[in-house]
Formats: sequence, structure tokens, C-alpha cells
Amino acid sequence: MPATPPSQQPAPHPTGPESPYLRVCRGLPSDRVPVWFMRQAGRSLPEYRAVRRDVGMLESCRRPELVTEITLQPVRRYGVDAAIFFSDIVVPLEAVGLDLDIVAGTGPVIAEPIRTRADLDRLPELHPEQLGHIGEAVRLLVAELGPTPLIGFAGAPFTLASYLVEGGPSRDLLRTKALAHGDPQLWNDLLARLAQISGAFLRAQVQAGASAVQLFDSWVGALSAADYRRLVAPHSAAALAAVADLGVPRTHFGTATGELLADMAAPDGSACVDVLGVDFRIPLDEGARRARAGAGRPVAVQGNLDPALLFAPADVLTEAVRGVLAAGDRTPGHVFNLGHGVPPTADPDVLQRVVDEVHAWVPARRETAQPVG
Ligand SMILES: Cc1c2[nH]c(c1CCC(=O)O)Cc1[nH]c(c(CCC(=O)O)c1C)Cc1[nH]c(c(CCC(=O)O)c1C)Cc1[nH]c(c(C)c1CCC(=O)O)C2
Repeated sequence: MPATPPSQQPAPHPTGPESPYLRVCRGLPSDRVPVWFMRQAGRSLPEYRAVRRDVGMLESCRRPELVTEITLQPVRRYGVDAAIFFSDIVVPLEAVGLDLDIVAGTGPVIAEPIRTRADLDRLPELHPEQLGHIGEAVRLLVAELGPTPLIGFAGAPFTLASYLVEGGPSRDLLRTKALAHGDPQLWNDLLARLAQISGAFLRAQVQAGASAVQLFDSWVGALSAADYRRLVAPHSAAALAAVADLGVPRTHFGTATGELLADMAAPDGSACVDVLGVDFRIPLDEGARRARAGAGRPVAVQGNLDPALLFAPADVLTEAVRGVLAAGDRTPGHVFNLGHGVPPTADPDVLQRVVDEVHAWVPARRETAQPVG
């Protein structure tokens, strides 16, 4: 049998059980609360704005050296416990040939929205060889990151469908929901295709060396629990199942999902979620309670500081961070994060204070028992 070229061999995972982030994801005690931020790389950082000055968003995602530099920036600056791969949820859609762009200040814009059976035929499956640049970037990154784990990610089928059907960002997702209810067969075929694409994107990142994944279903809070269960959950479960055999922890995240948390913790009744993202609308310990009710087992939680608190006076922010940490102590495991992404106008010095505050906290479930007395 011919030897696999070195560039195609899966990189060894350099992150041992000592990583606080991976320990908490696996339900183990940790001597500190791990912290990372959604959108930790991005416009809030001057060093990001400098390297992106002359390069478009999608173009920057195509350049492995630039992806590596941008992903590392917040890790270097803040000392966060995990890196998240710099890319975007629409990158795998571009890889299968869709004509789309990411417009600054707006978000993804799709040239020809997908609303009919004929439109769906323009959306082929994603094959690993279309993701060569992604694998290359992940391998470069993992080599640079040392012990810090890399989180791979993908958009969940529903959130991807919302951009494809609407043609761009939308407040109320009217067309998306009308399609889901009006033509369930087309909807299910579309979401099944997107689950394949999403799963293949996750798989490529893990096979190249990412130590964990997060599935972003940012806009799924637009649905009722009954509709989520019927129209979305099986497809999200399928996307997460694409990395089941690779043994990495899986986080499932959405916003405004208070009523969906039980189902998101076990989409389609499966045990494919290790960590559940909770946004700021409900307390973290209540989120953990709902996750446990849905999954029938303890599930670690991630969150959930309201990003708006980053703009509050320092003492108010400190109290809010400690409130999240105290609620996290009452859960089976807590990864500190914001309830949603870092706003572009956030002050990096304020984020640094949050990281330091989290790292100063002594978690209730520590690695070694504390001496009594
Ligand atoms: C819904 C969604 C998108 N993209 C993503 C989601 C899910 C997470 C979420 O809910 O925020 C996921 C995403 N997008 C980006 C990352 C990188 C990693 C990280 O979190 O640090 C991740 C994980 C980079 C990005 N993706 C985007 C930027 C900003 C583009 C720029 O810097 O020019 C970044 C850093 C563009 C983008 N892409 C998207 C939006 C809404 C935007 C913002 C548009 C804007 O306000 O300019 C779609």
C-alpha cells in the first residue's frame, strides 16, 4: 500500500488531559475555569484590523498563514484556554461552489438564494479534497498552538439554511420558516444536504488536528421546541454524528434557546453533545438543569456573560463575571464564555480583565481535593 503523504496524515493531538478546557468538556474536574470567547479573533483587536486591512474576509479564510496568525492573536494576547479556528460558517458553502460574499457590517450574502427543488440541485455534497486549504491551516495552527487546544466549528443546518433561503441576514426568518412548514420534504432534503456539508467541514478540521468542535446554531431560537424537534434536531444530530468516531468533545450553541436547551442537549434523542452553550437570557445553572432533563445525564455548560456588560463600569462587570462563575459552580462543568460573540467595539483590555477574573476563580470541582482546615 502506498504511504500516505505527510501532508494528509492526521496530526497527533498535542493536547493532553491537562488542558482545563478539554477536562471540563469531558466532565472532569479542573483546577481553573477555562475561558474562551466566541469571535475572540476579529475587529475588536487592532492587530486583526492591521492584517485584514487589504484582504477580504473570505480571501483571508483561504490563506493558511493568515488564518494561523489571526487565530493565534487572541491566544497570545489574552491567554485564553482554547483557540477557535478562524473561518466562517459560509466557508464550506463557498467550497461546494455557491456564489456568496461576506459583507462587512452585514454578514453573508448569497447571490442566488435557495428556495426551490431546482435551487437545491445547485448545492452539491462537500468532499474532503475541497477542503485542502482548511486542513493545511489547521495543521499549521496545531503546530504553533502547543498545549492550547484548537476548537473546530461549523454552522448548524438550520442557521446555514437561514442564510441560503433568505439570501442574507434576516431578523425574523419569514421565508425560512415558511419553507420549513410549507414544503417539509424540500426542507428536509435541504437540511440533510447541509448536515452533510457541516459534518464534512467539522470532520476535516478534526482529522487535521482540532481537539474539539462547536456547532453554531446561532439563529435557531427563532423556533418553538416542537418545530425544533420535528424540523431541525435530526439534522443537527447528523452533523454532530459526522465526528462521533473521532472522540472529540462536541459543543452545541445557539442564542435565545432557553426553550430549546433540553432538545439541543440531545438532538434527536442522541448522546452527541458534551457541552451545551447557554446564552445570557437564562442563568447558567438553570441551563444545566434543562440540559440534564433533556439528555438524561449531566451535561457541561458554556457561557454566559451578556456581551453588553463589557461596556458597563468595571465594578459592575466584575460582579457580573463572578455571578456567572458562581452559577457555573452549580453545574456539572463550566466553560466560561460570553452569551454570544465579542462585539467589534469591545475594548480588548476589558476582555483581558474578564480572562484574569475567571482564572482567579477557584472552581468548586477541582482536580485535587483541597486540604480541610
Ligand atoms: C452567524 C455566524 C456567521 N459566522 C459565524 C456565525 C456563528 C456564530 C455567531 O452567531 O456569531 C461563525 C464565525 N465567524 C467567524 C468565526 C471565527 C472564530 C471566532 O469566533 O473567533 C466564527 C466561529 C469569523 C468572522 N465572521 C465574520 C467576521 C467579521 C468580518 C470582518 O472582520 O470583516 C469575522 C471575524 C463575518 C460574519 N459572518 C457571519 C456574520 C453574522 C458576520 C458579521 C458581519 C459583520 O458584522 O461584519 C455569519
